[in-house]
Amino acid sequence: MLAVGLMSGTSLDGVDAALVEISGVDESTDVKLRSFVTVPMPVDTRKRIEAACDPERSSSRLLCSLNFELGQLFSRAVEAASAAAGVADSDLAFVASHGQTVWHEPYPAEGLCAGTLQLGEPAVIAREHGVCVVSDFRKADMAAGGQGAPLVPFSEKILYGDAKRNVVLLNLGGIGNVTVLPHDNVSGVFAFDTGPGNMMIDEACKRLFGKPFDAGGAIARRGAVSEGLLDELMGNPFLAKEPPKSTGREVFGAGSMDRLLSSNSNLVPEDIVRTLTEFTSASVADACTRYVVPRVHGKIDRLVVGGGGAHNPVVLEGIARRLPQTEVMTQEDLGFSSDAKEAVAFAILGNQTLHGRPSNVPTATGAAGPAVLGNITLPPQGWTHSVCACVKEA
Ligand SMILES: Nc1ncnc2c1ncn2[C@@H]1O[C@H](COP(=O)(O)OP(=O)(O)OP(=O)(O)O)[C@@H](O)[C@H]1O
Ligand SMILES: CC(=O)N[C@H]1[C@@H]2OC[C@@H](O2)[C@@H](O)[C@@H]1O[C@H](C)C(=O)O
Repeated sequence: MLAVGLMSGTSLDGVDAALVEISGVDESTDVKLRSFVTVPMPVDTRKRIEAACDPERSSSRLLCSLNFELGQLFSRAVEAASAAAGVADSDLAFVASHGQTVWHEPYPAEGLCAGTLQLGEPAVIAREHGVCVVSDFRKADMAAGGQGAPLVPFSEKILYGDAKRNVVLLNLGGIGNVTVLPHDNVSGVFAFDTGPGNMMIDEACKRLFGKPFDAGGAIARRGAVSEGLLDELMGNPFLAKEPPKSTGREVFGAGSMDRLLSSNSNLVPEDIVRTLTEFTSASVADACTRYVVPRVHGKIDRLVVGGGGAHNPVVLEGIARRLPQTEVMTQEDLGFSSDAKEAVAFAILGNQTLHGRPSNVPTATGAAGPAVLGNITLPPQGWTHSVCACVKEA
């Protein structure tokens, strides 16, 4: 089957679309990347998402409108991935769309329920491309008492499990998250968020240099680490929480930067970016040493970095320096794509759902048990041949 996986992450830089050829299910899933595109996030849309994520500025009206606006943007991303692979809508079996997270609260404040909200109306994608859409993957896991995140581990277990090595997969998007694949126990996969990935670096670059991110770590290279600020950042209570745990913009977003910049006005801008870059490396290494090493009963043999942060060598060097026994490499070193990883993962999750099979990893999310993830939106013409084929197989 041909399918498109869509991911729009916490960085708000663009919508990733991976067109894949996929067959099989569960451990026998086979997936090949046919095309990968990132449709840039329009500046105004990004501003509306930021407003939607801010309790002071958000409104039901904004959320409602943004849901359909993002549905259209995701539709364009499907179009771009299909065009890049030379595939017609009629050849697509399904689209698996993560949506844009606007709020994710696994540890609710007093009087509130745990919940998660992703926008990007699947009915718009289903209508525009005449294709079945699987979306809203996180909720079934939360309904089972899980954190609704991370969900990528299922795909990682399938694609990267290694009987000889303890492998850790690190994704550096807005947030950093790891999946641990112990060599002797593939079912003992666990995963958790480590803290910020690029989120704080990006925010500092935007405010101090008017740039969306620190390309190649060039700004960090010119700066020096402020040990005082680094110590303070490493004192964040999230880092001391036992996994499973997940976090987001609510903890490491713009609010935290307001406080950080006002209390560190003595530092030059390059030093701030360098210290935040070091914070990403140090929080990843600390999470590995504190929570991973004891559970794999030995060293981490290999740490494979993916996500946009894999393009920042200063982050990678900081991790490698702190984990001298570990081979630190990128997805590209293994012949995969750092950028396409999450979009491909959602195509794999969508395939599971259409086969009626679960795809959360309860040891990663903390859910009470396996859950089939996502909602299915049928296209205007109803059941299509390829969706029927999956259901029949199931
Ligand atoms: N050449 C580069 N040099 C340094 N950093 C880069 C480069 N290219 C991308 N990045 C970083 O990667 C980020 C985008 O990463 P990615 O697309 O993996 O995030 P995301 O999917 O939005 O996030 P998440 O995984 O948290 O949902 C950019 O905002 C930037 O910080
Ligand atoms: C709620 C939400 O959107 N979480 C994202 C975010 O970005 C990274 C990290 O925080 C991870 O928990 C998750 O995404 C990936 C795709 C996941 O679920 O595995």
